[in-house]
Amino acid sequence: MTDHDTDTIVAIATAPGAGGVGMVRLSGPRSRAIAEGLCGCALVPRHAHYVRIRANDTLLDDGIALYFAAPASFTGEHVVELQAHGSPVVLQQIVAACRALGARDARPGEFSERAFLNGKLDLAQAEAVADLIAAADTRAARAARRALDGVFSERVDAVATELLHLRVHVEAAIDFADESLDTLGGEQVRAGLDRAATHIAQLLADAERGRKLRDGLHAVIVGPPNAGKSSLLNALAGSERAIVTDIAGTTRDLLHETVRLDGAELTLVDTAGLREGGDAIEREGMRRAREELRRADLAIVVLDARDPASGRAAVAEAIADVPRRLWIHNKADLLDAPPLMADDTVHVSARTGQGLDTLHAQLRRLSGAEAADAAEGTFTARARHVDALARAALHVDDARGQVAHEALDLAAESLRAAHEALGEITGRVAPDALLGHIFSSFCIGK
Ligand SMILES: Nc1nc2c(c(=O)[nH]1)N(C=O)[C@@H](CNc1ccc(C(=O)N[C@@H](CCC(=O)O)C(=O)O)cc1)CN2
Ligand SMILES: Nc1nc2c(ncn2[C@@H]2O[C@H](COP(=O)(O)OP(=O)(O)OP(=O)(O)O)[C@@H](O)[C@H]2O)c(=O)[nH]1
Ligand SMILES: [Mg+2]
Repeated sequence: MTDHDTDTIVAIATAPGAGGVGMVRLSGPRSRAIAEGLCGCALVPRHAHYVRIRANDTLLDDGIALYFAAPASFTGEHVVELQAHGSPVVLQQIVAACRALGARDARPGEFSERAFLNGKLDLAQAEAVADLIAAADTRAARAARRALDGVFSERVDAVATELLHLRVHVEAAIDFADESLDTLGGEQVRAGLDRAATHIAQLLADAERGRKLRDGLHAVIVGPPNAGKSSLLNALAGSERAIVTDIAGTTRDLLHETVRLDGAELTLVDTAGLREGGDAIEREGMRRAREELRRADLAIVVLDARDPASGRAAVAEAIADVPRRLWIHNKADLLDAPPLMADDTVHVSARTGQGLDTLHAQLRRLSGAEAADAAEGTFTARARHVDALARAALHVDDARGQVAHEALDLAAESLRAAHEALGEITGRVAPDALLGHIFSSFCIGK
C-alpha cells in the first residue's frame, strides 16, 4: 500500500493569520473517526453540524463540521472540514488534537496531489488550482478557472487521441512490411499527421499565450550604459531598487521587479548596458542581458535623448527577436529644445518624472494588447506545458518525414514519443519526481 492509502493528513486550509473563520481539513481513512473524537458526535455525510471541538475534555472552540464520505469529496478520500474561529492559535490546537488522534501534517499541495492520484483532477487542472490561488488579476483568474474546468486538458486529450489512432494505424502497417504503405491507407496516415501537426501548433500558440497570462508581461529594460535604465526601473517601481551611478557599466546582474498597472502584472528586468568591450564582469552582465531578452515579451529600449542613434545601433542585434519594443528617450530634462514628437518614442526624464505618465499609459496599452490577444477560451498554462507541446510538435514532424520515407518503425517510435510528451501535461505519464516538483510548490493545506 502506498502512503496515501493509509495516512490521514491534516492542515489548516485557510490563509495564515487571523481571520473571521478558519478551516482545518482532514483527508484519509481516519478523518471521520478523528473528527468524531473531537466533536463528540456522529457525523452524517454532507450535513453541517454545529459542534463543540474538544481535546481531552478541554474546549478548544465551537464551530461547524462537514463530512464528505469517499469518494464524493475534493480528494476522493474521506474528508472532514472543521470550521472554527479564525484564530491561528485555536486552529493550531485543533491540528495538534488531530495529530494526537493519528493524523499527520499534510505536505504542501498534498490534498491536491491526492485529488490527482484519485482521478478527481488531472495534472494540468491541479496546477490550475494553484494558478487560480496565485492569480494576480481578473484575467489571469478567469483563465486559470478555465484551465481548472478542463478546457486545456480536453484539447490535449483530443490531440493525444488523434496520435493514438495514428500509432495504431502505423504499427499495424509495420506487420505488413512487404506491402507498400499506400496499399495500407498511407494517404490517411499522411493526412492524419498533417491534421495532428496543425492541432498541436494551435494548442502550442494558445498555451504560450496562457503562459504569458499566468506570468504577466515580461519586459526587459535594455540600452547602452549610462542611458538611465536603472533610474527608470526605480522610477517605475517607485523605490530605489537598483544602484544608480554616473559610471558607465554600473549594473551587471539582472534585477527583477514586479509592477502592477491597473490590476495587470508586469515583470520589469533591469540589465547591464550593452556596448563593445568592457571587463570580464561587465561582459558576463551583457551576456545575461542578451539571454534574458530571448524570454522577453517586450523590450523597453532606453536611449540617451541627446544621442539616441549610437545607442540604437548598440542594441539592434540584441532586440531583433523580441516581439514588441518600446523606445524611450531618457534625460529629456537635458535637451535644449523640446523634443520632436514621434509616435513610437516616449520622451521621459527618470530624474524629474517628466513623461512618466505617458510611459505608464503605453505600458498599460501594451499589457492591454496582450489581454486582447487573450480572447475567450484562453486558459493559463505553464512553461513546462509549452515545452511538452513543443517537443510533441517536433516528434510529429519527425514522423511525417519518416512516413514519407516509409520508415514505419521510426515513425511509430516518433508518434509514441509525441504521445508521451502530451501525457506529461495531463499527468497520464508523470514520473514521481515531476509530481513531487509540482505539488511541493503549492501552499500548505491545498
Ligand atoms: N468548504 C470548501 N470549499 C471549497 C473547497 C473545499 O475543499 N471545501 N474547494 C477545494 O478546492 C473548492 C471547491 N472544490 C471542490 C471540488 C470538489 C468537491 C467535492 O466534494 N467533490 C465530490 C462531490 C461532487 C458533487 O457533489 O457533485 C466529487 O467530486 O465526487 C468539493 C469542493 C473551493 N471551495
Ligand atoms: N539629468 C538626468 N540624469 C539622469 C536621468 N536618468 C538617469 N540619469 C543619470 O544618469 C546616470 C546613469 O544612470 P543609470 O540609471 O545608472 O544608468 P544605466 O543605464 O542603468 O547605466 P548602466 O547600469 O551603467 O548600464 C546617473 O548619474 C543618473 O543619475 C535623467 O532623466 N536626467
Ligand atoms: Mg544600470
